[in-house]
Amino acid sequence: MAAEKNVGLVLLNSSLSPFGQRCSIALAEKGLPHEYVEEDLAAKSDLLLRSNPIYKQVPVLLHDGRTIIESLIILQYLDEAFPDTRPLLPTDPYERAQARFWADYVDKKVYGCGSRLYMIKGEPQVPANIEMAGILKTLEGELGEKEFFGGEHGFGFLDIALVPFSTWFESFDKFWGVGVAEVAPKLAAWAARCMERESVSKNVFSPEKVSDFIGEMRKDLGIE
Ligand SMILES: N[C@@H](CCC(=O)N[C@@H](CS)C(=O)NCC(=O)O)C(=O)O
Repeated sequence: MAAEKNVGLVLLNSSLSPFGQRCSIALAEKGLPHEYVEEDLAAKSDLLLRSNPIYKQVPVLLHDGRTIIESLIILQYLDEAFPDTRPLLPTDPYERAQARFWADYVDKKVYGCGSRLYMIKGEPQVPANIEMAGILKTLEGELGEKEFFGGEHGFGFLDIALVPFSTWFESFDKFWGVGVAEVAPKLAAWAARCMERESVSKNVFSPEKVSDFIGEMRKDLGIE
């Protein structure tokens, strides 16, 4: 994105990365202009390797040449470094702690179990399917009757943490028979509501593209 007003931000990303998508969504929600650099993860740039020598992963945010890594930390940094923009986290310390807890749950459980599901077929899939259904129901319980996880603050930190993974929902059904619309219909409706936001629809992959990617990956790994 060409910077209309240069605030010194550069995002190193891979558009396929759900973690990088979080950062793009947050930058869009905050209306922060930035330079976007698409990384080829099979041939990482010197800038990426220098910026994130510990993990060598995207996303990386550069702010005035300084490096911030880890998507959830980047989201919190943006709130603190740009206090005049739309906040992502609530202001109340207890609510902030809750949002952080659930975002960590997304990383540990949705990403953890989802990436395990990618690799398996047949018998071992059964417990993983049951686990994923439970994770989705738990998240639906946390959403309750709210429109967004951010509650009265609207679409916020936890919504951004989870929404890139909602594009995996169709694949949960297609590859593993975990029908999110049946298991957690309110969560499926939340995902559809999120997708109506330009910040989301412009920065996540379509469920079809995600499913094509998973299908290709499973073929390459000899799983399908
Ligand atoms: N916990 C990290 C996860 C980042 C991550 O897993 N990035 C992946 C892309 S989805 C990556 O860069 N993989 C390349 C590699 O590990 O070599 C975050 O939240 O930013």
